[in-house]
Amino acid sequence: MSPPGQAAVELNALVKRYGATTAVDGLSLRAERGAITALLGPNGAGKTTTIEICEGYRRPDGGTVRVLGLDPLRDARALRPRVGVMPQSGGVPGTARAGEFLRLIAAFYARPLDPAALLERLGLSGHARTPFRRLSGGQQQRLSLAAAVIGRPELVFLDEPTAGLDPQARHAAWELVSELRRAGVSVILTTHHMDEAERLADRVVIVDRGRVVAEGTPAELTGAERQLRFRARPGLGLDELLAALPPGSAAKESPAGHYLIEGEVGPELLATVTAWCASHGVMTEDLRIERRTLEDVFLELTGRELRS
Ligand SMILES: Nc1ncnc2c1ncn2[C@@H]1O[C@H](COP(=O)(O)OP(=O)(O)OP(=O)(O)O)[C@@H](O)[C@H]1O
Repeated sequence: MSPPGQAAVELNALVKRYGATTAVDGLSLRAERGAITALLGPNGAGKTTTIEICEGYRRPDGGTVRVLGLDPLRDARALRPRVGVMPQSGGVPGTARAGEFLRLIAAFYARPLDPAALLERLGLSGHARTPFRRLSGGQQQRLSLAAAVIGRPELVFLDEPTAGLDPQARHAAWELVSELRRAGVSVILTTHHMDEAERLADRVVIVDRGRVVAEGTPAELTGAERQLRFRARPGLGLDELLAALPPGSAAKESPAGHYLIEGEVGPELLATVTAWCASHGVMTEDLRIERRTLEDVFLELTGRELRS
């Protein structure tokens, strides 16, 4: 085990360039041991490059990297048995049969999980003899997830672990990841699904254009603030509604007919909005009060949508 207080991953001012493209641009983060840390960001934000540097697959152009206190390039041999990796591309040879492949990987480790039980767990036992390239995209994903965890690693890197999975397989993968955490494993995952980050991660690091733009627990990032949303006929006079709301409130219509009210969303504001609608003959639909989502946070910070 790593000495107490040592991070699972510590990156300081990390830089990686591909020719004229700066994929990682001074990124710093600390991922605690025993926690699930999600790197959340849109396509091209630099998540995969960052994680590949941590895995020792890429050499950074600047900054420092510590994985379980070690250097992923210099100490690759020492790290290999302690770290599990699920690359975005699968990382399994096309002709390898699922069951044989898992047994082979298991043989590298001192205390592996049972390959057959893991296949069963991930709904793959019917495909134990199927070559990797003949598996569906979702099955391939699940097999690479199995390969990443079979050695009972201390730390697992999962790059887009649920990309392309159907809802049922996605939940099975989430359950497996949560179980890893319960077993004390540190997990670093990348995702551009904010629901995945919100649901799984102890700490979310929002990455955009190779930099960290915000980090915290999902609750810290989304804040305690509530917002009120409703649908109604397009073109309501929002200035007039705003004048009736408590100071510091904001109201906008986007897209047409979809309204968002932000501010001190409490009983008073709710009563004001519904009274204003009643006095203007406005029937609302889908009126709801909700917390901000990570998607809202990302939009506020960058002016762009997460799935752009
Ligand atoms: N091998 C490479 N050669 C040149 N450019 C690359 C290479 N790998 C990544 N890039 C570029 O670096 C930037 C960051 O890519 P990266 O794959 O790290 O982002 P990402 O956040 O993981 O995105 P995605 O979710 O699409 O995988 C992008 O502009 C990408 O086009």
